[in-house]
Amino acid sequence: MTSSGAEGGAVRTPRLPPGFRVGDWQVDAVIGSGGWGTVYAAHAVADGAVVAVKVLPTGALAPGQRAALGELIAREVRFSTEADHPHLVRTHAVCTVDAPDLPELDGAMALVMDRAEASLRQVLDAATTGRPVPDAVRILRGVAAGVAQMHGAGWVHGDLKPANVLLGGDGAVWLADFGLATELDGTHAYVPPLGTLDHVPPEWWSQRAGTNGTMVRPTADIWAFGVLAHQVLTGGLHPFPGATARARALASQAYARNTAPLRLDAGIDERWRRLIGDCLVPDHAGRLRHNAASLSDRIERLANPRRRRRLLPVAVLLATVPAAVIAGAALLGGGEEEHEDRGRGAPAAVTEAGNPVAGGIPADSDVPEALRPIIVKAAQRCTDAEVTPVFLAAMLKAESGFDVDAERPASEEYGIAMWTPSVFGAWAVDGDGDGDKDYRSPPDAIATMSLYVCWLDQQFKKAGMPVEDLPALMAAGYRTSDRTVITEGGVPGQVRPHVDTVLRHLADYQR
Ligand SMILES: Nc1ncnc2c1ncn2[C@@H]1O[C@H](COP(=O)(O)OP(=O)(O)OP(=O)(O)O)[C@@H](O)[C@H]1O
Repeated sequence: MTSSGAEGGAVRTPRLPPGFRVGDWQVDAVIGSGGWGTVYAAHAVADGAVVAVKVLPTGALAPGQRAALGELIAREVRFSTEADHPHLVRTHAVCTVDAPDLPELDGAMALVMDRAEASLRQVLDAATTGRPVPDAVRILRGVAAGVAQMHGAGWVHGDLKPANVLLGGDGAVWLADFGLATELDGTHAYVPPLGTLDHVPPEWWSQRAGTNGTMVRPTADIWAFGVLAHQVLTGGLHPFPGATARARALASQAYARNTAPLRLDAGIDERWRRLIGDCLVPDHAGRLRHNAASLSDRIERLANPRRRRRLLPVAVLLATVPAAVIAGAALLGGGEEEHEDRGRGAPAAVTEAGNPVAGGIPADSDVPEALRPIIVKAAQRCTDAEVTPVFLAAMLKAESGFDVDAERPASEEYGIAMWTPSVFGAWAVDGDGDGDKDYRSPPDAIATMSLYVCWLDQQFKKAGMPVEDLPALMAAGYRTSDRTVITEGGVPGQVRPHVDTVLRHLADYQR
């Protein structure tokens, strides 16, 4: 949760005993407590899957606090269930604690989440001052990608800070604590005037809260990212001097008034200093020149300076490898065949509610019955009109002939959507909600395909490519890359036969 609870009157949280059952989960040890409640390590009773359970008691709160907590939980749950992205922590379920013998906890809300090993705050606390924390660049890539996803989906985090960045055991980097996350209404959103002093932009101090609260714009997250990046690259040093958060805030305001220069730590690499400086442009309007997607892209290039030279020949050589192979490898940052494309744009907007699905799958088509609801649900993840069930069906037929066991080991493509495992890992969506993401599972593979072609679709639209060509361009992009398609100004010759096959199937399903 946020520091808001502490500021609004900390709750002395009673504890659930180890072994206590909350819904389908059993709590173990306490991980830590925040302003509003306590986080427990826990596991699923059915299969032992590890999770974290955040228990938020409401009983001891004054009515006003209870309403505020209810609002924060509603935001957190709404965002967390709508978002589905490798860099945003997921809330799997919300339960009510049933504990008649523990009156203070009876009726508390419990959020069941992915479990992290540590927060970035803990890592910074243990870091050597003046040196980057271990895996600094990977952490910053993950944070930037998470913020880009949020902004692309029309949300502002509003409380980005090291305590709200969680690190998983397998190298996962998740943004957490969406209590302040608010949906954008036009260009800004309103959240209660809470936030965290060390990471709020200078303009925050001069804003007057209306009845809706304080205006928060995506550029506030950009500022916060600049502060956080400086901390990560220096083992915790804040970019503005001062022994207390208030002193540092005053220093940031002096800088914004142009009465003090920005003095970033001299030990930070020049390119990173420029990036942090861009995040810390003193006014909202100036900061607008940079957005989370473009920063994320710059970070990808900083992390992989040799990518640009290596990729294109590889992309051409691997014309039969889905674009996702290349693009996703770039996101993961580990492969030789890394690519500059991924991370440039905000990932596709994803919503469970989604737009009405355009175009039904004809009852007499060859799309297997069992796959139809899965395909329809996957298409709903994309808010862009071009990603329809019939388009996904045509793609799947061309990729694998609907064969869930399809494989081309030579090019490392497997399953119904022909995902390359390492790439799938970067984009993966848990399509069936079973707690894991498996490229051989049709719901996971198809949901992930939908997310990826949705992102391609958005890149082609941004590049001003003809709307009527978008299905062909998405099919081409899936097999090459968005950059290749944009550079060629259309479908590259080497994937023309494949694209024609997709279009033929699409026409069949649309007849
Ligand atoms: N999903 C999670 N997995 C593992 N640890 C977590 C998880 N969520 C929170 N924690 C840890 O639990 C502790 C309490 O977290 P919580 O979000 O309740 O409060 P906070 O963010 O530390 O404080 P506040 O809400 O006052 O800002 C923190 O140490 C946090 O790192």
